[in-house]
Amino acid sequence: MTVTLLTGARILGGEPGELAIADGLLVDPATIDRDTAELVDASGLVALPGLVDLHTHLRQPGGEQAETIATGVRAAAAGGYTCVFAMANTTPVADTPAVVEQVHRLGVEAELATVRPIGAVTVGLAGERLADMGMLAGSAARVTVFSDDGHCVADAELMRRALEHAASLDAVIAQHAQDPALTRGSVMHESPLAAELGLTGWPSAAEAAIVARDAMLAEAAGARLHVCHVSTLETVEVVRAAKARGIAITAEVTPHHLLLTEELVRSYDARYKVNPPLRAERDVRALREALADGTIDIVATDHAPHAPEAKQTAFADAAFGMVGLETALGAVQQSMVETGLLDWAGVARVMSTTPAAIGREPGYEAPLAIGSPAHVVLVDPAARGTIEASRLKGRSANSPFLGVELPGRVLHVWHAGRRTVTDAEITEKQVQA
Ligand SMILES: NC(=O)N[C@@H](CC(=O)O)C(=O)O
Repeated sequence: MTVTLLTGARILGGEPGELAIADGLLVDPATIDRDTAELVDASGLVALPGLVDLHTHLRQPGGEQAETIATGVRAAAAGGYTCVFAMANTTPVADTPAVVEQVHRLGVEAELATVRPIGAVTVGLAGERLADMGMLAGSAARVTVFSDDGHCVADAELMRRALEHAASLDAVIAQHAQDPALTRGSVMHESPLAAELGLTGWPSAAEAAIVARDAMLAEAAGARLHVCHVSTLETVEVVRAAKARGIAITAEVTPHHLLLTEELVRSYDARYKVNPPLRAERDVRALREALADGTIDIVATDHAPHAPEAKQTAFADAAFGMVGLETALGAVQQSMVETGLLDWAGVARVMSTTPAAIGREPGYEAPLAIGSPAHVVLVDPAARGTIEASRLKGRSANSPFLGVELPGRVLHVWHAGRRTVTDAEITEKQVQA
C-alpha cells in the first residue's frame, strides 16, 4: 500500500501543515512510517478538497463528437474535480434506469473522478409528463438530482408534482429557469447592446420570474429547489427573499458569469454564446456579492462542450454553451479570491462541500479532515497561465478563455487516494503500478 505524505501545503489556504494519504483515506500524519512514505513537497501550494461540479454536460450517450465520459473526466480531473454530476440532456435522454446506469458504469470505468448521473424531470425533456423519478432514484445509479437542464420545466403544475415527488425521495430539482415565452429566438442579454448588434435579447425577468414561481411551489411542496446558473441581479434578489422566508432554495453561479460580460458578444464570436447569456457589469457585481454573502451557494461549471461545427457559424445559429471544467478554479480565484470576496476556505465551501451536500454525495462533509476519503487538490495560487486549446484535456475547446491569462494552476489531484493529476498532467493508468 502506498502511503503519501504532503508537506508544507497551506491547508484550505491557512497555515502550512501536513496531509497523509493511505488506503484511500486521509490519515493522521503522526501515524505513518515516514521512511517508506512517498513524499510530496507542497510548499507554497494551497490544499483544497476535491472539487464537486453539480452541473456538467458529458454528452455521452449520443454526443460523443463533443465529449465522452472518458474525456470529460480528464477535463474534470485536470480542473481539480473529483466528482461531477452529469446532466440528463443526452441522446437518448437520461430518463430511464438504462441510461443513468450506463452513465454511471462508464464513469466507474473512466476512474479519474466520480460521475453521478442526473435524471431528467420529464420524459425526453419534453416538459409534458414526469419521468419515473422513483425508478431513477432506486436504480444502481442512485439518482439524487433531477433536471431538464437545457429546457425549463415551464408548466407550473408539472413542476409542482416534480417537487413533491423529489421531496419524497430526498432528491432535489435543479431548474433551468427560463420562461420560454419570454425568450423565443433570444441569443444574448436584452440590452442596448443587443439592439445595436441586431441580436434578439433575453430579458432578466425570464429567469427571475420562474425562480419566484418555483420558490413558492417548493415552499408549498416542502421540497428542495436548486436554481441552475443564476445570471442576473433580479434573480439574486428573488433568491435572497426566498431564503429569508425559509424556503429550501439553493443556487449556483457559473465561473463565466462571475467574470465575463455581454461586451464580448460585440465580436460575434459564438464562443461567447451561452445559456443563460453573459449579462451586464451590474449583474456580474451582484453575482459576486451574492456568492460571497451566501445568497448563491455554489459555483457550478455548466461545462457544455460542442464540436467545432456547432460554433463555427453565425452567432444567431450557433449552439449555446462553453466548456468550463478546466478553467473554473482560475476564474473563481480571479473573480472571488483576488478581489477579497472569498478566502480559500470559502472556495472549498462553494466548490466542494456545499455542492456535495446538495447532491447528497457523501465523503465531502469535512474538507481535508482525517478519516475522510482522500479527495485532495494542490493548487499553485501564484502561477499564471494563458489558456490554450491544445492543452485542454476535454474533447472540445469552446472556451471563452482561450488566449486569456488566468491565475492559479492545479498541480496535483487525488481521487479517493488515487493520484489522478501529477504536475498538471493526467496520471495515466499504465503509469500507476
Ligand atoms: N448552457 C448552455 O449554454 N448549453 C447547455 C444547455 C443549455 O442550453 O442550457 C448545453 O447542453 O449545451
